[in-house]
Amino acid sequence: MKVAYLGPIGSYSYEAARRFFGEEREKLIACETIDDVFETIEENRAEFGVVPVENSIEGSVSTTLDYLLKSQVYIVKEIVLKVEHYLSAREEKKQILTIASHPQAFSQCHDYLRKNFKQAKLIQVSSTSYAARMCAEGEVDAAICSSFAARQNNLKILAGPINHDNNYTRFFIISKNANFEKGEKNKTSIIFSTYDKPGSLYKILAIFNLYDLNLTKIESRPAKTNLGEYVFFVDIDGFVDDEDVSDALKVVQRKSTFYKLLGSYSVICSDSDNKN
Ligand SMILES: O=C(O)C(=O)C[C@]1(C(=O)O)C=C[C@@H](O)C=C1
Repeated sequence: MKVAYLGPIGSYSYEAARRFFGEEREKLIACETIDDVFETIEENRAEFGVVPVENSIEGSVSTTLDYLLKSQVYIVKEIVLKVEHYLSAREEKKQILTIASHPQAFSQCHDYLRKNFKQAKLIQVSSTSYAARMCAEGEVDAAICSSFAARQNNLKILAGPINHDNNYTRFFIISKNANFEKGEKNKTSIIFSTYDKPGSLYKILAIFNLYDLNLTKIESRPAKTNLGEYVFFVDIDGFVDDEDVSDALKVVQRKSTFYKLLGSYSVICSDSDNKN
């Protein structure tokens, strides 16, 4: 069994993959981008993929949402990780003029960077662990990454955690097979669009209300058809086989202009950071 993730080793996606699928490194395929993770699954080079989808500070990872819309993969599990970022460098005393990291990580450390490194050049790269590698190779003065990635690349930790408090990222495990497994805490994710008429969205939301279903997230994204046309990503509490969920979704599907079931999955929360 192969599992694709946003690499290299030491990214938070790696940590999520490792926690769920175990340490065995031959099993894990490091990809350069989130798009590559999806493609690896689509082309049957891996059975599962691990992608970040939402962060408690910075919000959704739009690449993941957009790929879920266009791709034929399903969400089969959610993992929530506490994310703690560290400012790391090869040497302790060197002046820091350039810092590399993932754009999400920069945003999650926005206040710290404004306060301490207003003049530094922030270099956005594909993952935090890639930033750590770049720093180790002397391409930048510092990286923002996990303590694990810093250690993997023999970097010294200069400060941290430097992120905003309560920094959690949701990851999805995705697969081509709609093998939905019920756990203790379950969610179901769909995408729908509706008519460009007064009350259309309200009428769909009324269906969830009627069946007493709790929406844990709703977000609109451009439908990528015409300006002003949107799709709605909705997560609800409950498993797709639950009577109320299944009945509600049938009605939602009938009343939508577009409908897609993204998956039904259990949620695993992992509170500790990636220090090991
Ligand atoms: O760069 C990484 O380490 C990733 O796994 C990506 C990612 C993201 O895209 O949100 C994952 C978790 C953190 O929120 C920061 C970055």
